[in-house]
Amino acid sequence: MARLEAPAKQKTVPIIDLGLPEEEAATQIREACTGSGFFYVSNHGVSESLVDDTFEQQRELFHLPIAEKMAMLQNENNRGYTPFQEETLDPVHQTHGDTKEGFYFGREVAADSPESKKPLHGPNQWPNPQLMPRYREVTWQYYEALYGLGMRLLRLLALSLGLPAPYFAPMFDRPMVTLRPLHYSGEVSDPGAGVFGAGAHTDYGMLTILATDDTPGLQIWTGPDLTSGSAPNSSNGASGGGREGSSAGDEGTTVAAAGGRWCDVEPIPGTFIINLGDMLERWTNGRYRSTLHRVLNTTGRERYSIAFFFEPNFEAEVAVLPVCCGPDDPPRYPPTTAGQHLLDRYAATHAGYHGPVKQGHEKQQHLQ
Ligand SMILES: O=C(O)CCC(=O)C(=O)O
Ligand SMILES: [Fe+2]
Repeated sequence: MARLEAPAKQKTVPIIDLGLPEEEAATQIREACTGSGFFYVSNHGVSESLVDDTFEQQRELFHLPIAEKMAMLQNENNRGYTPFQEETLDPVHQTHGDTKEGFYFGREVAADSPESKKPLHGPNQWPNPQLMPRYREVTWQYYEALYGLGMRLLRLLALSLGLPAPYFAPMFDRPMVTLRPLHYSGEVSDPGAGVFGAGAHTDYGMLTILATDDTPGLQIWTGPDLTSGSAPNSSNGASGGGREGSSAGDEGTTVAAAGGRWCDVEPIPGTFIINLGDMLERWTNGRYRSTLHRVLNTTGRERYSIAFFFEPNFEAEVAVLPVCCGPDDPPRYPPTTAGQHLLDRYAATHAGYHGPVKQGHEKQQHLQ
């Protein structure tokens, strides 16, 4: 894929060159994290051929017969297949579930290991190797490459907060990493009628590294912070049940009555899209933003993306960082753990996820 320059309209979502010296990249990251909460990274070191190969494998995976996919249905460890409409990210505005299907893969944890007793940990459900001989190898290579990128981003995030570069690393030595290939159907979204590719939501965790194909659809809310329940569901926000117009209005943005805008985040070949989740917002006492975003199908084309959710160890304590609070700005969130935070969020949005039922962990309690 050819590398492109950023179009002028991408200013709210800057492209950060990871070839820059760390301090310089960290300064830009700080601006992005206190601004729109989204940025692209270029020069990230993940080879384009690996990205292309991985997308090809995901396309084949989604084209397996439905019986093969249903045999891998999402399990209690949050690994496996989620069918079309299984997930409703914005129940207030959606009349049916997201027009997408997906798979969850996580860090491979052997079934007989003590770690597999923890919620959200266990072996992956891989497709039948006779049907997809290269799937596991290619996807795992991609997973490892993105893990490396995630660790680099953690260094930059720490620096951007005035912390030592390795600050977060010890909390990511047994991370809860989730690779989530997604496939959006060709159904055109109709926000007025409650039909979305993915309903408006914020991501739950720390950091998301997103790769998309060349079909647009992702939009971010740039305006006053809103919960998904209060975000306008149409492009102009004033029409109520009116049909969505083109989402690619002037400057790639659509105006909403609530004083904000839905802004397109266009695919830029050779980059990843990075965004921050609720856990980092919590950790930074709201200084870094977990931004509301959604996916609209405006083209009638199918779309593929791969989200990589990079979350700390299950037991990692998520308490407001001392550098992000002070006498005039006390912590706004009580401490929690990374695992508990994620369990709470999954249970709220997945019809098919009923939480952990592992022995000793029946009650979604904090674990030590
Ligand atoms: O597919 C996309 O572009 C975004 C997906 C997303 O926001 C998510 O999976 O959390
Ligand atoms: Fe998301």
